[in-house]
Amino acid sequence: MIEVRGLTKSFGPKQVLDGVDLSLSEGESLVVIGGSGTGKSVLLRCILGLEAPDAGQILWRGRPLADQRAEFMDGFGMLFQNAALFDSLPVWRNVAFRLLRTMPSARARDIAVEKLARVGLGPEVADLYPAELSGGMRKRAGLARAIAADPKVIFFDEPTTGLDPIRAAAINALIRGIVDETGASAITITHDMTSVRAIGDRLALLDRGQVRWQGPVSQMDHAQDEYLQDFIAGRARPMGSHPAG
Ligand SMILES: Nc1ncnc2c1ncn2[C@@H]1O[C@H](COP(=O)(O)OP(=O)(O)OP(=O)(O)O)[C@@H](O)[C@H]1O
Repeated sequence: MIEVRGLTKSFGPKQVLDGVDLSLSEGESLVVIGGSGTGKSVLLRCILGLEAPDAGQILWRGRPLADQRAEFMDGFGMLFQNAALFDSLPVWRNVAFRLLRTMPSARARDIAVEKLARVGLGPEVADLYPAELSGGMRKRAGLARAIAADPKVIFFDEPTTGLDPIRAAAINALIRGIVDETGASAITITHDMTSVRAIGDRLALLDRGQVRWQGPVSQMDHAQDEYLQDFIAGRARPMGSHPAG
């Protein structure tokens, strides 16, 4: 449903994306990993239209995404890194942020409370402010906001960053459950290999501006790619001897 072909993007002399080819099928959960600064966020920003690519194509349902931007955004949800909640709004208004533009606030609040329940937060959380929530609760609230408008495509940007392993596992399980039950297509950016296994159907490894390896998560352990295996094992090599740049 989303196809990225030959995407390139430079900032000044720095070539960040150098011909990225990726596809996301309907109902699929794709996880993108890669070293820090390899362009994962730039890739997402290009898909979202926040960054203009230098070359390449981004297609949605076979046609340029840029020509269908409004329709795409209507069916899109995102969990931002650090949840990115508005501190001045109570949790339910954060969750219902988009809904409030199109429906009465009582109805939007009901949906917010329902989505909060889906992510394991009780109705008492609805009137709290983000500053009153723990890190794990903030992620859950961010997740409730991402799914508030029943999106068909969801992006998860570093969903477990800053969480302890138990809370991270809970968020991973929630994400997988939501993707399965809604049939949404998902792209997750992460450094967390536990998330890759818990969330992903397919994995893409970015390296030096290109997709270095992609395949089913179930096959990654047997892949013949040293850098991917280092990533999976969390293994460093002496400076200069790494197969990646
Ligand atoms: N607006 C910008 N102007 C200039 N350089 C940029 C801009 N946005 C990103 N970059 C550069 O592009 C490179 C890739 O950044 P990006 O944030 O996509 O990396 P990442 O893979 O998401 O990294 P991390 O895993 O650390 O979040 C970095 O070197 C960054 O400095």
